[in-house]
Amino acid sequence: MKASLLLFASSIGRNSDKDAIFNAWCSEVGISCPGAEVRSSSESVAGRGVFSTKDLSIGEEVISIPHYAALTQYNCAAYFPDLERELSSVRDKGNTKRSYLKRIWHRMKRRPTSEKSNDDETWPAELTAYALEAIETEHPWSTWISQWKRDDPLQNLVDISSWRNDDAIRVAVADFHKMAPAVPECKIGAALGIRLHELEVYSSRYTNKVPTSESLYCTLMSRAVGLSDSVAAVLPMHDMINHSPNPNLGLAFAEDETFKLIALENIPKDSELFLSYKTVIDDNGKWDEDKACWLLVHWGIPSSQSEMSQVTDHAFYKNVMSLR
Ligand SMILES: C[S@@+](CC[C@H](N)C(=O)[O-])C[C@H]1O[C@@H](n2cnc3c(N)ncnc32)[C@H](O)[C@@H]1O
Repeated sequence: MKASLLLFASSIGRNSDKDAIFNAWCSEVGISCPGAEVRSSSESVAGRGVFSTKDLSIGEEVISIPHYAALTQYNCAAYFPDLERELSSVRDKGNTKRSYLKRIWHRMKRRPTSEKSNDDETWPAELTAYALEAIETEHPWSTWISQWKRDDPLQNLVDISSWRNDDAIRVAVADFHKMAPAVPECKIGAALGIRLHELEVYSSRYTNKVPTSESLYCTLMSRAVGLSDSVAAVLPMHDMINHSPNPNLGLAFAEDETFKLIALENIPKDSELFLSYKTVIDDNGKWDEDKACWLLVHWGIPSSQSEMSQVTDHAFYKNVMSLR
């Protein structure tokens, strides 16, 4: 008993060291957060999150992240030009194959072939390759990326390398269902199937051509934010903020090329700060099973109908707005 208490105490010590390193790193790279910090704490909904370090007022800018610190394909291409060349050759090969299929598809749909669609998304694989390269080359981002973590049935499935094993997949579906019993197992199975198919495509297209890791790919997906239809980013510090159906922060992109997290309400000191990753409410204000299923499988976050009673107008707040 004494030994396990000591072990627990020392792991808290180690985590707070890690938090201190990360908070100091943010300030070194120009991320400004005078009223917020990362904390590993049992008070956080996920064991680690971002907390206010002073009383914050509605409309206050809580965190400001310069554009150059964001992990985007655009920034990475400038920081890692050799890898960008390798990635673009994989991209070109993929496009040739797909453009043939795409031409048929567009002809069937009577759409112009130039119309963009989401199946062109390369960002998860490319950002994963850049994140691995950053660690390998000890780029300043490595301090941040080495702290990424995710703990849920999908990540466990991938990490124990059994994501192609039917029995392990069934266990993951059952584990997800235990987390959110209101979401039917068949829907969880379908959503997980889509994720695993993406992983299969990623693995076959990129392995042995550029740095790959199925584990990091999954973790990265749960930390990224969509900036437009086909552009996504992982933003340091923003990616440490947990989800709530009642967010107290909103993300904005300002004219000075910084991402800003703005307080949506007055927030007392030492409160956990939250964003809404995804609303689980449909257009009629009802809890939506399909959306809840995606929140569960994509981020490992459960939700239920009872959440509806807590939801404020903030839940409908657009994740990215432009500040004028
Ligand atoms: C963008 S990260 C947030 C930071 C993360 N807690 C960390 O320590 O790195 C997203 C992951 O955090 C966890 N998470 C976020 N919000 C959560 C919530 N409300 N309940 C449970 N887990 C949550 C999930 O594992 C999710 O995939």
